[in-house]
Amino acid sequence: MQSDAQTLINIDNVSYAYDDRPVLEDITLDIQRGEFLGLIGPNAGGKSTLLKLILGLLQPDRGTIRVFGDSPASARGRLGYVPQHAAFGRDFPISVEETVMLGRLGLSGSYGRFSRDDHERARAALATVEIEDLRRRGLQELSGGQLQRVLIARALVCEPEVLLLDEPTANIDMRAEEDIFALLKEYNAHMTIVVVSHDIAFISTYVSRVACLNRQLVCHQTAQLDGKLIEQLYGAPMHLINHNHHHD
Ligand SMILES: Nc1ncnc2c1ncn2[C@@H]1O[C@H](COP(=O)(O)OP(=O)(O)OP(=O)(O)O)[C@@H](O)[C@H]1O
Repeated sequence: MQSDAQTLINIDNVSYAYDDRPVLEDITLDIQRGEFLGLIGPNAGGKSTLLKLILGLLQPDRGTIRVFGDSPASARGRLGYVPQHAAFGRDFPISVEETVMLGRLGLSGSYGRFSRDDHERARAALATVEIEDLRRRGLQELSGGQLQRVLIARALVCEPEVLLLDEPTANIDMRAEEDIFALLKEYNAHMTIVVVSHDIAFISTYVSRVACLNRQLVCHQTAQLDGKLIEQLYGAPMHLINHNHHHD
């Protein structure tokens, strides 16, 4: 259970099944402060499930997860989460700015009532993702890319130390995708980032490391992510080698 000071997220031999269908098996992975980790793998490989375990939304069947050396639930206030936008219902009358403000819930002293400071932070986050001009719009009126930026701004106003993003640029055009990743790269200077993606070629120019997940885990540096590995990961049933960086 002992981990070095820079390890923010420690996943130790974690297995998880929905009912009796195993989704993750013996996952061991340490995420260090300052990393920009890409989590890749085929559909149904367990990527979203792993994020939910890190967030404490699900509990491992076996193994342990420590976040900042503590249980995921008690560390949740230090984590930002951008869910898959397709999974985010928006059929209710709420504005862009109000949505971003939800990220401040429970952070400011006066619970249930936002302070001027909360408003300023929401504006600043919207400016950061370059959609301040949309702040009075209803969520229903946004494009997929605009909604994605709203969800990122909402995560940013929590001022998280770690930002977890689940396919933040799915269904977003290339230019917007590049903008969002350029922005994430800037944030990575003071924020640890874990991003789920299908587009290995694209994210490999941004991330510092990739973890490949297909029920089990292979972890490689970007430089080692060659065609053979990708074919192995997506092509055949995998008998994976678990390459951990730390052997204590
Ligand atoms: N709430 C749930 N109940 C039952 N099974 C689930 C649930 N959520 C996910 N699953 C199943 O668990 C498996 C892993 O799903 P998960 O969403 O973690 O994969 P993923 O790698 O994020 O996939 P994708 O790339 O398609 O988003 C899939 O087979 C999925 O059908």
